[in-house]
Formats: sequence, structure tokens, C-alpha cells
Amino acid sequence: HRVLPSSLDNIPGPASESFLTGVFSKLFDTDAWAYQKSLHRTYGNTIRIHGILGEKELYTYDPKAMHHIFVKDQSVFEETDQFIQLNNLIFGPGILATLGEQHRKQRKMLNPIFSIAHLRGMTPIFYKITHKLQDAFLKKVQNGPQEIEIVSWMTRTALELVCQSGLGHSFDTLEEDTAPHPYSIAVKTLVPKVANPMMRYATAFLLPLVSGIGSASFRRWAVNTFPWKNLHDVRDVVDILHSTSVNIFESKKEAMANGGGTGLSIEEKDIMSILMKANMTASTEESLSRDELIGQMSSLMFAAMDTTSSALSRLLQLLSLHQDVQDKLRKEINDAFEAEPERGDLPYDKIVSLPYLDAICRETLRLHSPVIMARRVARRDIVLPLMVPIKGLDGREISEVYVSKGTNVTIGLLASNTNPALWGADADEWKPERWLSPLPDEVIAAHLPGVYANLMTFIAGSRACIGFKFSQLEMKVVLALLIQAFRFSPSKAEIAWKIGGIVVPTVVGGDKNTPQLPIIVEKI
Ligand code: HEM
Repeated sequence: HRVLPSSLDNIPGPASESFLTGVFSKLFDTDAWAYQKSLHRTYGNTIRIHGILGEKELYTYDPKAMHHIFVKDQSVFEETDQFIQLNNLIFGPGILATLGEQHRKQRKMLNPIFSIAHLRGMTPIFYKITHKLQDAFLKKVQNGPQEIEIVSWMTRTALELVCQSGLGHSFDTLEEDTAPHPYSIAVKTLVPKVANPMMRYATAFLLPLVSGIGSASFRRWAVNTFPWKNLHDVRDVVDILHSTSVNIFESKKEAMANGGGTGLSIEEKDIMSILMKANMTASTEESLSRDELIGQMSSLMFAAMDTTSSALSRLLQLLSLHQDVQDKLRKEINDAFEAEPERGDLPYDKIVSLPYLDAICRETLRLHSPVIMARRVARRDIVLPLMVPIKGLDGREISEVYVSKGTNVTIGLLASNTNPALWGADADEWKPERWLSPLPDEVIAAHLPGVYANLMTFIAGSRACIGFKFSQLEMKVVLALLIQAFRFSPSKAEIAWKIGGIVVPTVVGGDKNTPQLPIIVEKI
């Protein structure tokens, strides 16, 4: 892929910026928005790019190619080794760090727990936690409008939601001035490091060299002694994730052995309790080891927290900027709650089917996907058909690309969600109304493989986001309770959204490494 002629040589794409990092420093830059758009405009759906040390890679958001990568040939296009190795190091052998049969076995056990039937049962937990958030905001704004930093509240809420409904454990009382749990600080430190492809490459080169040397205690001593702050930061984060998951796991196991539960979740319906019970009755081949169970806890908390917090922060920012949409949404929510007997909380089926709330969530997840790219590697030679043929550098039309074993492929999730050929000339505009009428024929005809709403936000196939319905419920419950009680308006701060594995807001002129979104909140 680095020096020999390749089938990708005939595919147009940008010139390499440097032999060491190709176009990665531009493509994966935190401000790569304009660069990525220019690539799409210049080269279309399928592009050859240069990666690390001259490696030729494929970048695509062609609907048919994505269908093959994520669904039809998904056993060929797997997560890259860098991703798996690093995830294994950080989370243990949970769902984020397994491939093939081991991943299939884990998904088989986890999938039913993320079903709608279970979400219905968990809905009261979602309300219980979000009412606490509502109370905390009420306390803050009781004497008049206040500027509130939204990201930290959304992160705390998302973490508490996945902890209580996922692990049957509580981290946070969501009271006004409680400091964030060390866990959420640890994940915040980790996300940009783990998500950066260059960091992954560096790790992929280093890990095989060091992971087999000496005993575990020798390696720990070597890490402690090596004078590199970044390494020590990652060590500390991994320690917090691991010890948190082990402590929760052990206390659950003990409670179960004593015939009781942790007492926190409603009838022990949380994901881990169900998984641990299912594991006890599974056959030997299908059951998960202790390390795999602990790995699921870290994986779920990590995958659920900052993604949801990013989506919720974006939703509140957009509503603050579009007061008309906010008013219309508030009316829909108020009418629905007033129609409920004794003005109780809306049950699962009612809240998820409020049409305007749903349209707002879909449109926000379309235009502002918290994860904007996925990476895969071809495990064997394969032909990838395209829906939209491209013109090769030799002038001939290419309608299928020969992808040789080991080729890395980057898939443009946001690029697909905002593809003007499918979504129309207004694809880059936030218009919740577009979901209240039939979608464009081009979107339907493209047969996009995404699991959610013709979007690639949660990707597709057997490695699609397991929590996409869970996150829908979170967003809808949080929005419903906040919009009912408060008006959100923009603060004076200028906000810049940065790409860093997960897209996060920052204040222009403020600390660019700390996600922040100040919004004025006023009691209604
Ligand atoms: C708006 C919120 C969310 C977004 C945008 C999101 C997006 C994604 C994406 C794009 C992937 C695939 C990554 C890849 O393979 O390259 C993924 C995987 C995953 N997500 Fe989510 N996610 C969200 C919320 C959640 C929640 C709430 C949970 C759990 C409660 C969750 C659990 C997972 C897990 C476990 C995986 C790995 C699945 C596997 O490899 O089989 N996610 N998510």
C-alpha cells in the first residue's frame, strides 16, 4: 500500500501533504469542516487519500459501497487493528474490542437487553434522573435568568442515565455543585487521545513491541518510570475506568449471590444485571468470561456518555438559536403532558412518537452527527461496487473499486447525511420540517444502510450502535422536561464545534481543550 502500484492509483484524490502523515493532519484536524467539504465538492463520493507513511487509503460515502462495507461484506471490512488493540488495552475484551466470533457472541447476549421491551421498562429511571436535572436547573434560575454551562450538565446526565439503567449504579446526585465523577473526567481526557487516528497508529506500532515484554508488574514499572506525561495520563485514566468497573461488578456479583440486588434500579432491570443473569444460564460456549463482562461495563459507559452529551448540547444550542422551533416544540410537549392522566410523565410509546420532537432529533442527528467518520480495514481482497461511478485519472468510468487486503477505508458518516445529491440543495440547513413530509425520492432510492432514519449517524449492520434507541429515549426525555420548564437563549459567547472523535463545542477565545457551551436559561 505504500510503494507498489495499487488499484487506488487511478482514483482521483488530494495530493499528499507530507510523507509522514499524508492528508491526515488536514482530514482529521479538529477544524476539518471546510477541508472535508472541499474534498466532497471536488472529488465526489469516493476518493483516494494518502495516510501514514505514504499509505493509499479509500474514503467513501457512496451508498452502495457503504452497504457492502457495513452489511453485505461486513465480515471483510472489520474494525482496524489499531482500534481493537487500543480499545482492548483501555476497556478490556468488551464489545468495543472484539472481532469475529467473540464479537458475535457478545452482541447476541447484549442485543435483547437494548430492545424496545426493555427500554419501556427502563423509562421510569430516565424520568427519575431527568427530574433531578430539572430541579437542579430550577434552583439555579429561581431568581432570574442565568448563564449555564450546558456540556458538563449534559455529560453528568448522560453518565448517570447509562450508569443507573446500564449498570444499576449511581455516580452523581445531579445536585447543583457536585463535582463531576472522576470517571467522567477520565473519559473526557481519553476521548481525543483514543479517537485520533495518528495516536492510534503510534500505539499500533508501539503496542506489539512492548506488550509481550516481561511480566505485568515489570511493564507497569516501565510505564511508571518512563518520563512521558501523556503515557502517565492514559495510565491513570485506564486505572480509573478499570477499577470503577471492577468495583461495580464485584458489588453486583455479591448482591446477586446473596439473593438481592443493588437496590438502585427498578427490579434490577439494568443492562448489567440482566446480562449477568443471562450469562449464568448460557451454555459454556455462549457465556462470557469475567473480563468480558467487566469490559462491557467500561465499553458501555464510554460509548454512551460523550456521544449523547454532544447530541443533547447541540439540540439545546439549536433550540436556543431558533425560538420559533422551541415554542412549537414546547406546545407539542405541554399538550401531550396535559393529556396524560394526572399530568404524569409520558410513557415510552407516547414520548418516542411525538412527531415534532422526533423531527427535531432526526434533523439534529442528520446535520450534526456526533461521530462524523468510521474506519475499517479490508481483511481480504474484495471488489466494492459503487452506486455513483467516478471518472478515473485515465478518463475511464469506474463503477467498482478493487480493494486489496489491508486497505484502510474511511467512511464519511456526516458526508452521507449531508449529501446534496440525496438530501437536496438545502442539505446543510437545519430544517426539522423536512421530516414531517415524505423524504426525497433520491434518499429512498439510495437504500442507505444506516439503522436509523436513512442516516449513517449510528452506522449500519452488525456493528451498528447498540444504543441508538436508548439514546433516542434519553434525548427525548431530557428535552421534554427541560423545554417544558425553561426557555433557552444564546449567550454572548461565540461557539466553535471541534472534531475530536466526538464533535464537541468550545468557546472561541476560551480553553480550546475544554468542551463548553454557555446558554442562558430562564424559568417559564
Ligand atoms: C447520540 C448518541 C450516540 C451516537 C451518535 C452513537 C454513535 C455510534 C457509532 C457511530 C458507533 C459505531 C462506531 C464504529 O463502529 O466505528 C457506535 C457504536 C456503539 N455504541 Fe453508540 N452512539 C450513541 C449512543 C450510544 C449509547 C447511549 C450507547 C449505550 C447505552 C451506545 C453504545 C454503543 C456500543 C456498545 C457500540 C459498539 C457496538 C459494536 O461494536 O458492536 N451508543 N455508536
